[in-house]
Amino acid sequence: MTLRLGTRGSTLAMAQSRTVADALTAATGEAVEVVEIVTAGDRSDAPIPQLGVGVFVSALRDALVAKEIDFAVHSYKDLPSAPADGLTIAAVPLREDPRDALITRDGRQLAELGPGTRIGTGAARRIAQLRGLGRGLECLPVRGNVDTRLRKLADGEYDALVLATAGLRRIGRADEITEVLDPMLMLPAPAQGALAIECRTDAVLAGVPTVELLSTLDDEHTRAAVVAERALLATLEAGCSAPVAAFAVVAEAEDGEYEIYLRGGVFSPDGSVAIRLSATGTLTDAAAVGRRLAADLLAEGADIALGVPA
Ligand SMILES: NCc1[nH]cc(CCC(=O)O)c1CC(=O)O
Repeated sequence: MTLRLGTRGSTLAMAQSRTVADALTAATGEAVEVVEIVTAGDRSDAPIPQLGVGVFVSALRDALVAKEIDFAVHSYKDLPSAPADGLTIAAVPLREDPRDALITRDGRQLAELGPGTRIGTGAARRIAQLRGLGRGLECLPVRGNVDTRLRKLADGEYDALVLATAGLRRIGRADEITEVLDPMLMLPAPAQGALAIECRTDAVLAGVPTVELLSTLDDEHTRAAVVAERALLATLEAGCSAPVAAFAVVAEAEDGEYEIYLRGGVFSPDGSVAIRLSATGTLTDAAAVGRRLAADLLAEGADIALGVPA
């Protein structure tokens, strides 16, 4: 039997899908066929906020529901926080590096960049944190796949880019990174660096529930970290629409049990307000840790951050 894996066709999506396909074949012995699905996000050059959340996801979910594919591989951070009817995240594989990376044309590090440096990034979360440094950095919108962005940097359209380390590693271009940014300075997007493997909840392949087949790829610690980060995002989306960042690490505590350390941030678009807080909890409590930290952020004024004009 051949399992049909649905993915976007970008270099990054293809690279991560091939890795998943190989891992699944190694774990189950089943062949995997990679099926490219064109999403609205791939068809348009409009800014993402204009296209709306889920532009990279809806077409893949439609293909799942229509049974054109057996499972989909998504960049987890591109998934809307609302779950899809009849679909489930069957596996969250071991995460790549969740941190953001700076790439500059002349090799200067973040601390060396002066006023007027043109940084290509359209992400409100990155823009707010870069502005918040108070260095007069100029953020310019940039669209396109990771490889397209790197070409625009090389062409001189920008002096620097901020991109996810994970994406650069997956397409084999991590050697171009100037500086991996410390999460204390640049807090990443919830679920950055993680993949979501989604299927129909009730699907069965060769007599085995698809969820069970795919669960061989699940990494318990990555899933707990992502659950905490996404619970924070979902809770804040209800109460505030400022840019949100979250970063969780799972580590062994002194008593030998694993614990989640979650750090979250909410920023005003102009970077003048930044609220960052941390929380800790057990793995089974991952969602509650995220919700509790979101409530703490709201209590510290996360919704006020939104009221500050860009
Ligand atoms: N929004 C686009 C997107 N979705 C996932 C990644 C990177 C890889 C990942 O986080 O898994 C990127 C590009 C980027 O932010 O640099």
